[in-house]
Amino acid sequence: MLQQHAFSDGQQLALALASELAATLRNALDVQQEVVLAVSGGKSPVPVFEALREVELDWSRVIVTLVDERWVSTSDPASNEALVRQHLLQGRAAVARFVPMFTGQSSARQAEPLLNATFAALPRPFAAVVLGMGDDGHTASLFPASPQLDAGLAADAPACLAQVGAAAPTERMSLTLPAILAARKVFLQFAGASKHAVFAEALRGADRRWPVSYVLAQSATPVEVFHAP
Ligand SMILES: O=C1O[C@H](COP(=O)(O)O)[C@@H](O)[C@H](O)[C@H]1O
Repeated sequence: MLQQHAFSDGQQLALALASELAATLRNALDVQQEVVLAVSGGKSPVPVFEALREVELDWSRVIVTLVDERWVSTSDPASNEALVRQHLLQGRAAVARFVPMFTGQSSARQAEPLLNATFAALPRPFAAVVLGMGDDGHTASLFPASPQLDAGLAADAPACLAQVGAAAPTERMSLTLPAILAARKVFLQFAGASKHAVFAEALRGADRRWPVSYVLAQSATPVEVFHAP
């Protein structure tokens, strides 16, 4: 089931998505002792994080993790972990437990076994996975040109696989398609004309040129799309 929510600006989108995420987390907390929220990095999620971190819910039972990570230390401005620590794990959300993707190992590929063991121990299903989308149709770090894309889309893929990004830092770790779709609900957020054009293409059906299309072209997991011009 795919639902679209259109907003006239990014701030309205952020408030609505934060409110929907809060409701989704509260519903999951009613039936699970601990719940997982997996979020994206990049720039788009910042206003959502800043709204979400102030909502009232039992954050002590929320585990926050990442949908993908650039393989850089947290002191690097490109680090998705640093972004989440700075903008989401603050205020009421400061008591949430954070599970990072960056392990400090010298390559993402080398970190796969450790990270997959860590992710196997997380409570399932994840309450919510919040995706972004690039102008090239990538989502999480599932990039069209990544040599590991097919492995990341495979139904039997482990939760986390190293991938290759389109721009520096190219070395990435990503949740795979089956791990994304194992969530109770998937949210996709984007804004801007070029992303709207990619989204329109991706809605036509699963296509390797737009990895996000694999999230849209399935009906097993509910997907809610939040977009602004
Ligand atoms: O590199 C990444 O890019 C995408 C899109 O970022 P945005 O700032 O254009 O929304 C993001 O979803 C992903 O987590 C990130 O690693």
